[in-house]
Amino acid sequence: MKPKALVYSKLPEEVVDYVKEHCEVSSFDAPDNTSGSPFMEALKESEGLLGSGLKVDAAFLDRAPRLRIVSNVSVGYDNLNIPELSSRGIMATNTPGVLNDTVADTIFGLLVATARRMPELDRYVRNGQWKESRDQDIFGIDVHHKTLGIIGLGGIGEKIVQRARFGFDMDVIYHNRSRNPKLEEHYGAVYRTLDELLAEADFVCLMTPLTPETRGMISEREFKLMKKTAIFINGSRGATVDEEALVEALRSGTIRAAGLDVYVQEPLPEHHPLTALDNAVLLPHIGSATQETRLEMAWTAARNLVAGLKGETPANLIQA
Ligand SMILES: NC(=O)C1=CN([C@@H]2O[C@H](COP(=O)(O)OP(=O)(O)OC[C@H]3O[C@@H](n4cnc5c(N)ncnc54)[C@H](O)[C@@H]3O)[C@@H](O)[C@H]2O)C=CC1
Ligand SMILES: O=C(O)C(=O)CO
Repeated sequence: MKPKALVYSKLPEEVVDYVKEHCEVSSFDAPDNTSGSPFMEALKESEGLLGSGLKVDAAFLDRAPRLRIVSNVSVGYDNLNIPELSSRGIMATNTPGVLNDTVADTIFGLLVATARRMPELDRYVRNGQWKESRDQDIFGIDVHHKTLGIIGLGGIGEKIVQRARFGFDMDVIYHNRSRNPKLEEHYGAVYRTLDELLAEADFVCLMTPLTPETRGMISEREFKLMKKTAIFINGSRGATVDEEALVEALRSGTIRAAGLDVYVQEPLPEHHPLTALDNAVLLPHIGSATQETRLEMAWTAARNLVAGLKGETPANLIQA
């Protein structure tokens, strides 16, 4: 008999077909946690769970007594309570690596768009404000030959550094849990304490996972340590930043601007204070969202799920 798998996100048909070859699949475009919903009924019998973003904690797991593997279609796994899953002998997997270049492209695009004020200037053209001469009120700042400070130099961070160093001739400083001599040598990246990095960087880019240590790690104190001309880029998770402190820093000119892909609450509420600020460039959490990369992520996650359900060790098993 095939194991039962619950797919709770919209995934490409060919990937769902592959899972169906190996599992009996219940498929939903989005999870519905209300008691008695078809999703919760299917969960009772499911041995595998495949999708992205669903909060999997003790209360949820109490309602999934047969679960053996949770396969995230994402590299971040802050939605999963890993110690709780491990204590119940349930495997968890993610999709590292396959999205590194795509996310780095997004983050670098966001950085350039923020420095050169591209979304604001797009509005300027559309609103008919482009007259004979363009005065310096609309000038941005250079990216090339500036200093990029990256916090969290992992798989994605390295690809951002590659673009900064070799594409834009930037100096790179970084802060990480541990030093990376290979990357230091290859990219000339120089290690800094967090406070040193914040004080020195022209662009501060946050690329850590969301963990108890990184939650709220950039707050009022950290914004005040940054240069007044600094641009802050967040591609990690919204909750790594104190959003109220960020809004205040942008309003008061404590920093120059911010480019954001992630928020404490997603989707970002319509009238969130950030939406009123011209010096904030806002993307809807699309770091990895290209057709090619999302397909690759779905395949990776599906293979992890199937391997786990077959009793094999999945390629991307998350260690507790
Ligand atoms: N905006 C988006 O669409 C996307 C966002 N992400 C986010 O980016 C995160 C990073 O992804 P990867 O680079 O693949 O992960 P990774 O695990 O390869 O790299 C993360 C780096 O952060 C470092 N780190 C962890 N805690 C730290 C701390 N307290 N201080 C300093 N450094 C710390 C780690 O040592 C590691 O080098 C994901 O966990 C996810 O939250 C990932 C993909 C897309
Ligand atoms: O993979 C992740 O962690 C994302 O945020 C979406 O790609």
